[in-house]
Amino acid sequence: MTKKTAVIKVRDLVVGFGDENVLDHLDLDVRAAEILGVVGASGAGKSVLLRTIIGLLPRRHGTIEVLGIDLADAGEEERRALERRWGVLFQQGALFSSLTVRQNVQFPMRENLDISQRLMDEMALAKLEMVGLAPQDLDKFPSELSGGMTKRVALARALALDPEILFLDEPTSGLDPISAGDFDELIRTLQQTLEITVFMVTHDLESLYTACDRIAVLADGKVVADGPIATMLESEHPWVKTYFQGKRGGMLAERQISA
Ligand SMILES: Nc1ncnc2c1ncn2[C@@H]1O[C@H](COP(=O)(O)OP(=O)(O)OP(=O)(O)O)[C@@H](O)[C@H]1O
Repeated sequence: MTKKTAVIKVRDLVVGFGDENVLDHLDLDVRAAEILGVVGASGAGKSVLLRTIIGLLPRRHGTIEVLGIDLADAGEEERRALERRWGVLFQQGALFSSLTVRQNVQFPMRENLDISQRLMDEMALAKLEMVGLAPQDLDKFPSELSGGMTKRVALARALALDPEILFLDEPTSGLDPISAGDFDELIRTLQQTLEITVFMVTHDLESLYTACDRIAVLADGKVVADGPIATMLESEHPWVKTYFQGKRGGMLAERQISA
């Protein structure tokens, strides 16, 4: 797959609840092996977009193709096969509290693969190392982990089936700035080593600068700006201007220019 190929194609998407449409004829492409950051005001519909793309919310109109397949046209088997090709890290990280780290990471393997416990142990260890945790963490319970470790285990679980696409909903929320920065670097490294495509909903300006190749801004139910940081810094859209060219955004921009 070339870098330009769109692995996710959203066209004319309308999603709503009751009388309100949250997404209103939205178009978006996510290209192979890029990290796309999705931003927008609180309530703009970022999580709704993510959840609709992975088939958790119904749409009122439009098409969504992921890896060439529209879930709306897919049969049960095709749907399950497609779901195995992506990994998701939800905002709350939600590990199963009664399962150890090892069991959490192995959960998708157990559900989807018919392989021996020994192979699953090897795979769980490999995934854990990939996200920067140590072998001795395998037998810990979620209550024994820090916030950053919990996110990493959730990420290892999202990577359990070697997905082609990773969906991340606010992966650094709740982390201190240093842990958040480390997590951004980890995402960048994983994307480069695994050549995975990343769709990341975030509020974190720092993540947008350090981890993302491209940014899509959601407002009024649509993508109102789309491009690298440089495009955001030139945008005339009021929300984009305030967000990226406000005090904090301006400081980060200066730091990037002088780096
Ligand atoms: N299951 C649901 N039922 C009804 N309304 C919903 C549902 N899910 C989301 N919404 C509404 O859709 C809108 C967009 O929500 P969404 O969670 O996508 O926002 P967001 O951009 O991710 O915000 P935040 O940055 O605060 O997480 C909100 O008004 C929310 O109340």
